Amino acid sequence: KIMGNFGVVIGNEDALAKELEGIDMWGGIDLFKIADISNNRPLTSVMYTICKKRDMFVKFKLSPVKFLTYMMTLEDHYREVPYHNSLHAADVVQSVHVLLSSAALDSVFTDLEILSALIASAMHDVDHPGLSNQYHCSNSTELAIMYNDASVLENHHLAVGFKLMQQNHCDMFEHFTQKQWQSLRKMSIDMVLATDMSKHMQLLANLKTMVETKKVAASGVLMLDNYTDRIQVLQNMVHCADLSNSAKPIELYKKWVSVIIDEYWMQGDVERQAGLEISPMCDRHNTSIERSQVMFIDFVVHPLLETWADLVNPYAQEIINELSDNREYYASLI
Ligand SMILES: COc1ccc(/C=N/OC[C@H](O)CN2C[C@@H](C)O[C@@H](C)C2)cc1OC1CCCC1
Ligand SMILES: [Mg+2]
Ligand SMILES: [Zn+2]
Repeated sequence: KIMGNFGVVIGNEDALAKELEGIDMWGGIDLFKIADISNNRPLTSVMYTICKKRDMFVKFKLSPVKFLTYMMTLEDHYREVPYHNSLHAADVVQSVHVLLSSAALDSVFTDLEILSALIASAMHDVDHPGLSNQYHCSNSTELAIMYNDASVLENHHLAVGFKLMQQNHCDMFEHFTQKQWQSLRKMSIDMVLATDMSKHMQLLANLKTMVETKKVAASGVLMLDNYTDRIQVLQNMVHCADLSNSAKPIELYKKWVSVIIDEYWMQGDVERQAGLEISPMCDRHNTSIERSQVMFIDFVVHPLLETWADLVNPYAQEIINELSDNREYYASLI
């Protein structure tokens, strides 16, 4: 019964079908609408639809029921925070799905690498408390003590994401060989740990080196002949997807801006209440939303997506154009 067409039973499958038609296109779906029509199961319905399309159930003998039980359990463990909830996870899954289908990456990655990237994206922010790594480390919270101030949130997302797989009826990788399981686990861990923003500069430097030294086959596809290169492209892909809001159609981007600001301001309220120093961009009484978006695009998002576009050139030009238009929109409001 829970199979439905998109993994969730909602009664208005055709409305969901309509909304999911653009799932293969950059900015092709509106996650906010999908949350409404999927009975607040955007992550489960997007992940199920993409894995179905990529024939993952047949390729890896995944039980659809166990897959859906795991995905719904994972989705239930995303918190009701303004931004880092299951809507954002679904957005990153769909963005990775589109980046993976770039012509420059055609048949570059194995099915296991693709499944790992999708699973990593699905779990990459699970149980996010809406408070940053800096907050946890500055206040030696329980999580910071647990993970010794090292990628505190990202280690937690992975621990929760994999722990849930051991729950009853969630062992969807039951038919995996030990080798497949170890490989998926290592690649997912490497990808989620790379979403820690403090790793951004190192990741970007590696990507730039890869662009300068990239080997392209006669067919135009990238040649990646060792684990280090392969995982670096996958890590940067998930990182790009994680920071891709400002490169999406302006109406979607504006919605993401309003919810991330809500989350930052909530953190600022917590810090103000506790008499702590308020984190950058988290003071609701002293933040220029437009200015911080323009700065974030100029200093973080554009350098990253431009380098990604160089890597898969010319297959990401549309993303860069969207980003530039959106940057001008906010710059004009300052
Ligand atoms: C749509 O806008 C955005 C979409 C994604 C993101 C993602 N950021 O990832 C970073 C994490 O949040 C970690 N922290 C960063 C730190 C400086 O501060 C903490 C409160 C959080 C930020 C966006 O806008 C932001 C930056 C400029 C205005 C608010
Ligand atoms: Mg994160
Ligand atoms: Zn994220």
